[in-house]
Amino acid sequence: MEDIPLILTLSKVNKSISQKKVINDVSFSLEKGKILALLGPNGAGKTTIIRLITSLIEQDSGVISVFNGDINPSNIRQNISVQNDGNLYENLTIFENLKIWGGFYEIPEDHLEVKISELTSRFEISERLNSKVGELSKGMKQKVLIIRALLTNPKLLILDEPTSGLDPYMIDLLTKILTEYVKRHETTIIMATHQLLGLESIADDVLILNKGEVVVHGKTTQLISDCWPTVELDVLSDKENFENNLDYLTANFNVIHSSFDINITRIMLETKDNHSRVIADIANDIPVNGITIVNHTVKELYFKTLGVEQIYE
Ligand SMILES: Nc1ncnc2c1ncn2[C@@H]1O[C@H](COP(=O)(O)OP(=O)(O)OP(=O)(O)O)[C@@H](O)[C@H]1O
Repeated sequence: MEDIPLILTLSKVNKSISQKKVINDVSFSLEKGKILALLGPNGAGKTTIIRLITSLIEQDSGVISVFNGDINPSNIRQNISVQNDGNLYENLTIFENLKIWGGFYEIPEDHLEVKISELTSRFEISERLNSKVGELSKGMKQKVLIIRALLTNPKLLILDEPTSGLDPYMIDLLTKILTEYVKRHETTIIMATHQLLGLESIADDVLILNKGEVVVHGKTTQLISDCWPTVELDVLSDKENFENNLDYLTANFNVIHSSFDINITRIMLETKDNHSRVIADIANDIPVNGITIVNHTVKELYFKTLGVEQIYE
C-alpha cells in the first residue's frame, strides 16, 4: 500500500506559559487528506497546540514539522488557514470582508468573486452577502469565518470550535461540506471541538489531550474497536418472554444490562464471537422482535478515556 505523506509531525513538544507547563511531551503526526478531531476538557491545551502549529508561539523544546519541513513563516499563510485568524470587520458587509481577505492573499479578483459566490451559496448565506457583519447572528458570523478560512484553498485547515453558534442543521451541513472539501481539494483538517456528537462520521483520527498530555491518539475506528473489542447487541423482545429469554441469554452470553420499556425488553450483551452468527443463533433460539448492534461513539470514547462519568448518553 502506498504511504500517505505526512502533513504535520510533532515530536516531544513542550511548552510552558507563565511558568506553568501547558504542553507536556506531545508527539503525533497527521496524514494528508485526513480530518483530525482535537479533543480535551477546557484548559487541556488544544488552542495552545494550534498556536504552536501556526507559529504564533514557539515551543520550549521538541520539533514541529509542517509539510515535511520546519515551519517556514514565509509560506505559512499561503498554506495554512485558521478559522479564528483575526476578527471580521463589523462595519463592512460579508462580501466586503471576504473581498479584503482574498486581497491579502492576492487571489485574482474574478476567481475570488466566483469562490465567494460558491462558498456563500454552499453555506446557505448568499442572501446576506450585502449585510453588515455587525448585524449578523453569532452562527452567521461563524459561517463567514469558516468561508474566509476556505477561500484560499488551504493545504491545512485549522478550525477551533467550528460548530460554536451553529444550529443542528448547520452542524450537519458543515460536516458534509468539510468531508466533501477534503476529498475535492486533498485538504487536511485539524478540528478542535467540544461538539462530540457524530464525530465518528467526520473524523478519521482522534487525539484527546488532558492537562497538556496526549491521552489517546489514533484512527477513530481503531480506537473505538480497541476500547470495545467485543460486540454489543440490543435484543428486543416482549415482556412475557423476558424472563425466559434472559435465562437463555445469561446462560450463553455475558449480559451487561437488561431493562424494560413498556412492552419491550432491551438486553445488552457482550460477545467476542462473530456478531452475524450470534444474531442468527439468538433469533433462532428465542422469540425476539429485533436485534441491533450497538455502535460506540467518539463521545463514549472521550468519557471512557478521561474516566469521567457520562451524564447523558
Ligand atoms: N496567555 C496565557 N497565559 C497564561 N496561561 C495560559 C495562556 N494561554 C493559555 N494558558 C493556559 O494554558 C492551558 C491550556 O490552555 P488552552 O487555551 O490551550 O486550552 P484549551 O484546551 O484550548 O481549552 P478550551 O477548551 O477551554 O478552549 C490552560 O491552563 C491555560 O490557562
